[in-house]
Amino acid sequence: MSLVGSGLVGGWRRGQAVVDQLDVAVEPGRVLGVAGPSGCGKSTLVRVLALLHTPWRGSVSVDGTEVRQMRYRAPAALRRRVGVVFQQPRASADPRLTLSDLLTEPLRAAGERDRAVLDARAAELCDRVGLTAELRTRRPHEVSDGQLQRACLARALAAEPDYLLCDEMTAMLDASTTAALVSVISAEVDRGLGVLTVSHDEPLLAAWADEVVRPWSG
Ligand SMILES: Nc1ncnc2c1ncn2[C@@H]1O[C@H](COP(=O)(O)OP(=O)(O)OP(=O)(O)O)[C@@H](O)[C@H]1O
Repeated sequence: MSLVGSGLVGGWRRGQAVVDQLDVAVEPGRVLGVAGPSGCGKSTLVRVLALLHTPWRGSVSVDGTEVRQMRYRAPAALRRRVGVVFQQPRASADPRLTLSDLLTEPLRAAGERDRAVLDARAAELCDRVGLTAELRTRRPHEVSDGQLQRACLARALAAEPDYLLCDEMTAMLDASTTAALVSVISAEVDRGLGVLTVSHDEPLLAAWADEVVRPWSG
């Protein structure tokens, strides 16, 4: 059981691979740290593992099932098993949605329409990530970056994924919000969530990750 990328090669411009023959395995109940210099391809690797970007070569498999088509063609059941939190919450949050609607987006995408069910789930997710009730009806421009990132984490956890990919999730947050988000995720890891976290923050990786890999060094 794991989210595995094997022999991954990919990038954005023909002939310029930024992910070049990488093997990576995200295992249940463990935190894998990925470090590397700016621009080397860490976010690209995350996008491939999140089934959002098609690699040129190699494969991604989720618990032994190889994902043959990526992006909107990837099977929804597999996509739901991999959550992602991006660096910039404002770039990944629809400004028209309330936080409650934002974090239940994956449930609505999966067909849930019952308002009472969605509201109850939003309340439960907000509690889990430390968002107070009055924030649920606010829109992204009415909350802080830290509060919005908490909502984005809640959205990533909404479909109860087996794997969570964090792409510089805490880069723009203060130390206390970083600690709070890491603590929320650590509780999920204790319940079996497998995490891959990309970060420039070496002390954070040293403290949080079970193992740190540096695929772009040497
Ligand atoms: N959507 C895109 N279109 C074209 N090129 C891209 C795109 N995203 C990334 N790139 C290019 O791919 C290379 C790797 O970028 P990527 O964002 O994966 O690196 P990174 O290691 O995450 O960087 P950073 O640490 O600065 O966030 C860079 O040269 C970047 O300019």
